[in-house]
Amino acid sequence: MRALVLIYGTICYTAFLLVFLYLIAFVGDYGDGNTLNKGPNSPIGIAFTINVILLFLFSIQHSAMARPTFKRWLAKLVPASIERSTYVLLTNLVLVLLYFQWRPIDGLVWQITNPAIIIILQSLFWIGWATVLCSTFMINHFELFGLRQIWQNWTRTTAAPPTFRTPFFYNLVRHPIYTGFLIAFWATPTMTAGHLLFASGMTLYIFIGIQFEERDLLRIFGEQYQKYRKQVAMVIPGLKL
Ligand SMILES: C[S@@+](CC[C@H](N)C(=O)[O-])C[C@H]1O[C@@H](n2cnc3c(N)ncnc32)[C@H](O)[C@@H]1O
Repeated sequence: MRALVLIYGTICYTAFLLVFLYLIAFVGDYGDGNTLNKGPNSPIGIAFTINVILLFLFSIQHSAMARPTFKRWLAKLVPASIERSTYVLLTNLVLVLLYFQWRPIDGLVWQITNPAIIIILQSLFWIGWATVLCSTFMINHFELFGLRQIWQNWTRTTAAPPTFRTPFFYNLVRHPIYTGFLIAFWATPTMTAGHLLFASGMTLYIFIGIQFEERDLLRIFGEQYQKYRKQVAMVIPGLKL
């Protein structure tokens, strides 16, 4: 059983790495596969409806499954050691569905032609993804993606209770992973209507998701988090936001 848990969690994590790499290509419009601007065509009304449903599905899965109530319910169905890996697996599946069902929507919102600005935006795009990845390591990459849990199950050790931490980027903003995503989603020299819908939907999800996440964080860390909220910006360093 412990070996199965280890294999299952490793598969979920490996799949996540591939899905994450594809997300970069999907948003950045790289490669020959489906991207925000390349994929099955549909009339604009249908395309809009399908895309909104896909964004909604992602938001519900990603946010609802992260709540303690859902986790407690899931823990009755699957061993606690694979609860996080299962979350990662379902996130992978919803994202794959989004990659293959997303409908491009033509129409340019902006197209930058100045080569210097293009380079700046492309650099920001990569800085955004690097921020996401680095922040996961600052907070706890292996726990976020379920690897710590399956390893503890394998070694029969127990998890220490969560501790409040503010390493590196977490001194600048409370949600650097989301800051990274926001940069990566918006920094583009060519903003199509489809890309705008994706970036807007994800931005809305992030700001709503933060409200739920902070409610949990306040419950877990109490006054410490309350004080942190007063001192450190949410996603933009130095701003209230
Ligand atoms: C997906 S991560 C997102 C973290 C943060 N929202 C961000 O954008 O960087 C969510 C996990 O990080 C944990 N977390 C967030 N901020 C934390 C902090 N300052 N100290 C310890 N754990 C934290 C939460 O408890 C949750 O398990």
